Amino acid sequence: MRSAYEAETVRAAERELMARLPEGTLMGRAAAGLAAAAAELLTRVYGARVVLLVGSGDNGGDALYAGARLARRGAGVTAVLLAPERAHPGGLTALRRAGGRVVRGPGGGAAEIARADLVLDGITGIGGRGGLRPEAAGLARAARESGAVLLAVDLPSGVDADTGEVPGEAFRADATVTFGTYKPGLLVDPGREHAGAVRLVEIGLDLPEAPAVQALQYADVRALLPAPSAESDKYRRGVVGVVAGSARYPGAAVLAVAGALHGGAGAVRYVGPAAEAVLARFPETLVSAGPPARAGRVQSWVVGPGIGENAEAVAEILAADVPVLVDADGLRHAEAAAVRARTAPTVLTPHAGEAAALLGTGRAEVESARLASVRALADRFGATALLKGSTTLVAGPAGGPVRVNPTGTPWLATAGSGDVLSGLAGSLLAAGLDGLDAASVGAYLHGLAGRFAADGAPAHAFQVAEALGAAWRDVRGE
Ligand SMILES: NC(=O)C1=CN([C@@H]2O[C@H](COP(=O)(O)OP(=O)(O)OC[C@H]3O[C@@H](n4cnc5c(N)ncnc54)[C@H](O)[C@@H]3O)[C@@H](O)[C@H]2O)[C@@H](O)CC1
Ligand SMILES: Nc1ncnc2c1ncn2[C@@H]1O[C@H](COP(=O)(O)OP(=O)(O)O)[C@@H](O)[C@H]1O
Ligand SMILES: [K+]
Repeated sequence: MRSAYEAETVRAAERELMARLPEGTLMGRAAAGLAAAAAELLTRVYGARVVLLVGSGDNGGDALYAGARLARRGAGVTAVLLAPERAHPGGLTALRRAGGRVVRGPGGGAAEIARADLVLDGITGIGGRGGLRPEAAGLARAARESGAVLLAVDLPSGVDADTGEVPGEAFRADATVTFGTYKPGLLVDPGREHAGAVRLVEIGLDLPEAPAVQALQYADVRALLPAPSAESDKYRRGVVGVVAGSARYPGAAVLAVAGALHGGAGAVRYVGPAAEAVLARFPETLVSAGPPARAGRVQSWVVGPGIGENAEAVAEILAADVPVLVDADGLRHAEAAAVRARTAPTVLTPHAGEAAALLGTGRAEVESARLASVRALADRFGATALLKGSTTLVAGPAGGPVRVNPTGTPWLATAGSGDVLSGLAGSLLAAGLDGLDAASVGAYLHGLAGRFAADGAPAHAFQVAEALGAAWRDVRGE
């Protein structure tokens, strides 16, 4: 599991550690890791032109000490100071002693930035508030235009460490070296996009058990995937019921069933008006015309993709005492009170537009504050909320760490791919995973399948469903 902690937690851990270590030890560790990463990016340090953008805090200090190390190895290092009188004094002395140059920004430094091979962004780290101020924004822009490799120190300046929100201008890095732990802003968009490839440098922080945000990795997903055993039969593996599609949108039913068949349940029941289309593609589906209560036993329900105005189906399914996943059209008919009243798990899987409607806000507000939005949804509905989109997020009903999916690809933004995800995650619910695990494992496999299906070229939703088998095998290491 990759874990990310908020700035206040990092600071508390740092204080605790600093009390036990000689002064400057932590910054020394950070700078050593930073300089090593910079050297790797440069391939040849001797003679390389390095510019440090230095703000007024310890983030600038890290950049200065790392710059001193690079200067000692023969790089030509210039520090551009945004607030010369407040730049880290120890770092400045170290850089000067190592032969580095110092210019006063923001006016100075333009020529050096334009010629640089590498620019280190030490403007702000976890102490940054709001977007970059105009003088810092100008330097960040010059860095972007220079063609240099851009390396952010701890996190790209202008990105909110705790949320990934980017409230104004921000540094756009090719890579980020972060210290002690990941920060939520490095994993959640739009912050993640600004961070490039992230490397973690351990500095010895002792962090609490529960992070703010976590990302499943291969081993975590492998451990959570349902696997049939010798005693399994189709009912013990779980049966998932799918209520999807309509005369107008029969395809949504086919895609949701396609996802469900790949999710580990032993059987898929389909209830609705698109049975013919479903059977034509998947003869193994158990179909019935409805109502859902008469379809036979299921261990979970998926309701919503393409159902149009069928509010009764949603109400009926929310009244069932098994795990339920509500997606797409179904979300419009899901009353918060009805969801809250349920005792079995509920998973809601909106995209940003649907989440905005559920929260009574706008799509842009959800996109710019994804972490806050997914937490608010989970809280309001007392359910697991999966917010789709770039860096899909999953929040559980009881608070706790939010899961961020690391496998997504923008190629998944294709009509119907969400239907595949709903069937898949619903099937994982039927197989016995809890809401948070079913949703986050579903998103992980779905993202991998999207990558395999696309492989550098557009893929359509059915291909994503077909690639789910390869995603399972990949996770299982087969
Ligand atoms: N906390 C830790 O465990 C460690 C922290 N270290 C470094 O220390 C950093 C935190 O240092 P600080 O607390 O001094 O804070 P920062 O260096 O992140 O930033 C604080 C300074 O930036 C200015 N500032 C804030 N928002 C700004 C904006 N939008 N535009 C321009 N300037 C802005 C503030 O006036 C303040 O002086 C970390 O990100 C990391 O790089 C490391 O040295 C190692 C250990
Ligand atoms: N920019 C993006 N990056 C990564 N994944 C994305 C992006 N945009 C959308 N997706 C993914 O594509 C899928 C689209 O689902 P959805 O919006 O419900 O579409 P539909 O209703 O057509 O099926 C979701 O899994 C979502 O997370
Ligand atoms: K930074």
